[in-house]
Amino acid sequence: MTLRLQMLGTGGAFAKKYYNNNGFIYADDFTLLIDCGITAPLSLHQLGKPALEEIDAILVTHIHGDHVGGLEELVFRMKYGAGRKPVLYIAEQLITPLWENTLKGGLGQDGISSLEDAFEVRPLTEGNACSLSPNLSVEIIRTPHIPGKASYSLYINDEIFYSADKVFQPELLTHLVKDRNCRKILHEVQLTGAGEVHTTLEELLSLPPEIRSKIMLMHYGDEMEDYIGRTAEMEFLRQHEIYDL
Ligand SMILES: Nc1ccn([C@@H]2O[C@@H]3COP(=O)(O)O[C@H]3[C@H]2O)c(=O)n1
Ligand SMILES: [Zn+2]
Ligand SMILES: [Zn+2]
Repeated sequence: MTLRLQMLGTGGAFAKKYYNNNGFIYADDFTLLIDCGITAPLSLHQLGKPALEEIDAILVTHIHGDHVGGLEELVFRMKYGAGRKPVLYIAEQLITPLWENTLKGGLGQDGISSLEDAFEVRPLTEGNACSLSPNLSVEIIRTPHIPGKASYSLYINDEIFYSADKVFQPELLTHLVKDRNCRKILHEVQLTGAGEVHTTLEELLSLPPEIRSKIMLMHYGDEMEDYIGRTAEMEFLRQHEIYDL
């Protein structure tokens, strides 16, 4: 079963040349949107996808504006436009903070007084792959990003790793490739500066070629074009392009 990937954006949090790092996974019968940042509605519009109904579910990896800042618009447009609630897959641990600390201020109003009033909430737990459709399963893996702030990477169909935002974990990548049949790694990259809360290009370049050759790079800064040809086997994902995974 081939999955397809289309990033709404491939930029880091403060990128201005690229939209927020959010994207579609297309299984033959199912469209999953991974994260929905501040720029997601504009990028959707540019893709000519006003029909939000095409989105079968949204999955949130963590609570940062470039990953959840577009949810309010999506909820209001679906509730007052299509008359339905989007399906939200989310780690159990993020349910309360997403509502109480992020969405409640804007979404809280007549008829919406909880996350469940805004979404069909489907809680995810670590170690349990969830079948979203016959050809799409997702397992969340808690990974380090901001100390004390829960963030999750994804393992899709037991063969594709989606980093979300995280610091470098060579042992996790090695484990997935050696022991869990991982054949594709969609990984964030910070091109300049020290990796405090992200993974640097230097760190990814320190991986062996058999792992680097599986990596496609995303969540990068505006300076990306200066790094073309300097990433060994690792290709930069381009936003809006459709990739067979
Ligand atoms: N200790 C931290 C925490 C945050 N940040 C920046 O804030 C951004 C939030 O969105 P992001 O995509 O996770 O990238 C984070 C860092 O750029 C950072 O640079 N250092
Ligand atoms: Zn981010
Ligand atoms: Zn983040």
